[in-house]
Formats: sequence, C-alpha cells, structure tokens
Amino acid sequence: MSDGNVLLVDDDDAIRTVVAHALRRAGYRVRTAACVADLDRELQLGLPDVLLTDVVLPDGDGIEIAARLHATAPDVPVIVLSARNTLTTAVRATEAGAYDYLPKPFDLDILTKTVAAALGRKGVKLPAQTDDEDRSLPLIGRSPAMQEVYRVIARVVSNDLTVLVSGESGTGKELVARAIHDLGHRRAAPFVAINMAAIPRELIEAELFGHERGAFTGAAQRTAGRFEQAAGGTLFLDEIGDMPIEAQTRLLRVLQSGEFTTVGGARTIRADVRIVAATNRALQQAVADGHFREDLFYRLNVVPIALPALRERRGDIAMLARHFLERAGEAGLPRKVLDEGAVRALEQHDWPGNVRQLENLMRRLAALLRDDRISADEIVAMLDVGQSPPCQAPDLGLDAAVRQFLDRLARSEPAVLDDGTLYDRLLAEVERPLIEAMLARHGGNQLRAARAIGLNRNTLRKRLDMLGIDPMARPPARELR
Ligand SMILES: Nc1ncnc2c1ncn2[C@@H]1O[C@H](COP(=O)(O)OP(=O)(O)OP(=O)(O)O)[C@@H](O)[C@H]1O
Repeated sequence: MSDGNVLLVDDDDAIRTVVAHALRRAGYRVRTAACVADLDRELQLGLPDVLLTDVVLPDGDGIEIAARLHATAPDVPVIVLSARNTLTTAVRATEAGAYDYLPKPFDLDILTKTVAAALGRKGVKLPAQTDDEDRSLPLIGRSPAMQEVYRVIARVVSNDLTVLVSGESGTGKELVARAIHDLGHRRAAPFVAINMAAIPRELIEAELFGHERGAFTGAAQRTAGRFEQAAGGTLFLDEIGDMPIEAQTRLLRVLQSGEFTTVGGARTIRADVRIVAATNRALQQAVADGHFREDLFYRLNVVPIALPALRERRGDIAMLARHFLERAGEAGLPRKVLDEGAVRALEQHDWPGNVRQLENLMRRLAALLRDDRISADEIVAMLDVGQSPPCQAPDLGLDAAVRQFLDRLARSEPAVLDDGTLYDRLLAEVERPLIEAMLARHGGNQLRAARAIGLNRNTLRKRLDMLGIDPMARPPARELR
C-alpha cells in the first residue's frame, strides 16, 4: 500500500468525490481543492507528492498551475485532467512540465495507475516550457484513439526520436508529421517531405542524398538532396514501405552513422534532421516478406504512432465534417450546415478514403449544393460514388468510349485512319473514363488508383490536372450509342 500524498484540484464536486474516493481506496492520502485560491491555501500547508488538476478552473488555468509548480517544485509530478481533449491541451500540458495528461472522461483504474507511476518516477526531467503556445494545431478529433495520438505527439516534440506513423491512406499521417515538426524545437528550419511511391525507384537515392555533377546521365549539376534541404529540420519519408531495398541499405547507414554521402560523390555530410516516416501498410509484413529490412524497421519504429481509420473513430466524424465545411467557407465557398440526418449518414459510412475522403466530400457539398442545409439524401447521393456491386467485374465504361470512337472513325474520311494520330487519339478517348472509373473504384484515393492503373502517382496527378478531373467526382454515366 502506498502512503503517497495527492492533491486534487477540480471545480466539479462529483469528480472530486469520485476521484478522491478511488485514490483513497488505493491507499493514498488525498486533499482536494475546488479552485486556484483553495489550492494555494493547501500548498501553504505542504507540498503534495502528486498534483492532479483540471484545466478550466473558476479562477485560473490548471496548466498554468502545472507550469508554476514545475518551476518552484520540479519534483512534484502534475497530472492534468481535461475535458478539452485537443492536441493543444496535450501539448500545452506537456510543455508546462506536466507528468501526464488524461483526457476526460477517464478510467479510474488508469488514473490510479498513472498516479502510482508518477510517484514511482518523481523527479523526472520534463521538457522545458516554450514561448508561443498558440501555434496552429491542425489535428481535429477527440476520440480516445486520437487522444492517444496526441499524447504520443506531445511526448516527442521536445526530442529528436525517430517516429513511424502508420495508418490507412488519408488518415492524417502527413499532418501528424507536420504537427511534430511545427511544435518542436526544429520548427524554424524546413519540413521536407518525400514520397517513395511518387518517385521513380532509380532516382530515390539521388533525391534523398543529392548527387554530384555527372553522377548519372542527365545529372548536369550538383543537386542537394532532401537530407540536405531539411538540414536542421524534419525529413518526412512518406510511404517508406515503397523504398527500394538498396536505398533502404543506404538510409540505414545514414541513421547509424549520422552522415551521408551524395550519389557519385566522396563528400560526407552530417545528417542533421529529425526523421518521421510513414506507411500505409503493415511494414512488419513487408519485413516478413523480405521487402523491407528488419534492422531499418527497428531503427525507424522508435516511437510508433498508429493512426486509426476514420470508421474506427466515428465519434470524430461530425466534428471533422463541420470543420471542413467551415474551412470551405473561409476559402470563399458558400457556408453550409449539416442537419441531424446528414450527420447520422456521415457517421454510418465506412470511409475507405478516411479523412481525406470526408474533406473532399464536404468541399464538394459546399461548392455544389444550392441549399444551405445539407441533408442525409444529399450525403448518400454523393457517397454513392463508384460503388460497384460485389462479385461482378466493374464496368469501367471503356467499351462505350471505344465504341463511340470507332463509330466516329467509321463515319470519317478513310485517310483519317492513316494520319499517324490513331494511337494518340484512341488513348485520349479511353484515358478519361479509365482514370475516372478507377478513381471512383478506389474511393478517390489517388495512390491506390495510380497503383491499380499502373501509373506513378505524380503522373496521375498531372493527368488529373491536364484533363480537369476532380478525383472525388462521380464518373459521368456514359451512354451506349
Ligand atoms: N485529424 C485531422 N484533422 C483535420 N484534418 C485532417 C485530419 N486527418 C487528416 N486530415 C486532412 O485529410 C487530408 C489527408 O491527410 P494526410 O495527407 O495527412 O493523410 P495521409 O495519411 O498522409 O495520406 P496518404 O497516405 O494518402 O499520403 C489532409 O487534407 C489533411 O489535412
């Protein structure tokens, strides 16, 4: 049995009663305070071994209390309890020197265990407080799964540990990487992203490490790689599972030695970057299949952050949807609101394209609907995009396009057949329906569609721009003539 001294500050009588009871049952001596003034009186009577504090108090802010106590009595761990379950709160609490942050509602068992752990680790050195706290924190969501993500982010912003973010496409992996950069001490230096799936495999090493003049055909001058561009900042290695094995070996060497050599050069440069890698597939499986080096996996997976799929945190959907409608409004699109049925329809959907798909849908609704209120019917109609019946080869609409083309050809002058443009014209005819159908089939996910078609993602993006295709749009119904 512990005889630790706990001081609990919360203006909610029920929370004070329940928490104090649970902690007393666990063997702690508990004092309580309902506001900052009460707390000050209690502190004059003696310091506790652990302080638990709510954030919003009638006469002050619990995080300021944490910072104050951390400055005057750094040995006393502070656990912040908050109903404002945002990344901002988690990060502010950690920066203020709090030992831990527990989102409300919390589990009493977890609270008791956290208090026990805090008592066992008193005197832990915590990150220093930083200056500007109201930096833009873009991650939305209060689900328990996102709370866990915030807690891990809050723990890594003050160090340079390598982070591996995993999650399905569109779950916010890049956003997490940016948040880690923007909140950390490297934020004044660049955040540089490189996507392994978007670069031809043979160019990845040159892109990462730079190359000397003449290092390979077409290398007319020395070019700095992403490691050099990101010096002092953060390098985001997206879709790390797509990295060719030779580049993996080279990256591993860099991570081990802290230095790299440019392609074709004898020059060694210190790698001063924080690495955040991301993957949308199970890297362990890639390791088991021999496609990803196990030693590199462990080097990258120092701090894992697993982002939940949107369907695993349906409680966040309404908040995210409203956030995206608001953003669309700020961007000049008409302001719209969701009615209750619309929210339910959104919450029931499975979101194969995750937050990105929800964001695109909200933007399209804001742009296309005439009504100010969005109803369930409109959501369902727009979500219907590309749902092909199961167990049936989907109709990509290509046969119709080709038939129409052949039809026109049959009706034209015979010389048109031999004018040297047939190949290009036929391709032009099928490209749009092919891309539209494959995008729809993959829920608007460009990476998956590109992979399925056999195109590089960058090439697909360029073609979308060229053809003016909206990746989330429903493909137009093609008539057979
Ligand atoms: N929690 C969130 N709050 C607000 N916006 C989000 C959140 N998660 C994702 N988004 C938005 O969704 C879109 C997709 O996010 P992001 O590019 O970070 O996903 P990703 O997992 O890196 O995707 P991919 O694997 O396809 O590269 C972005 O526009 C991002 O701003």
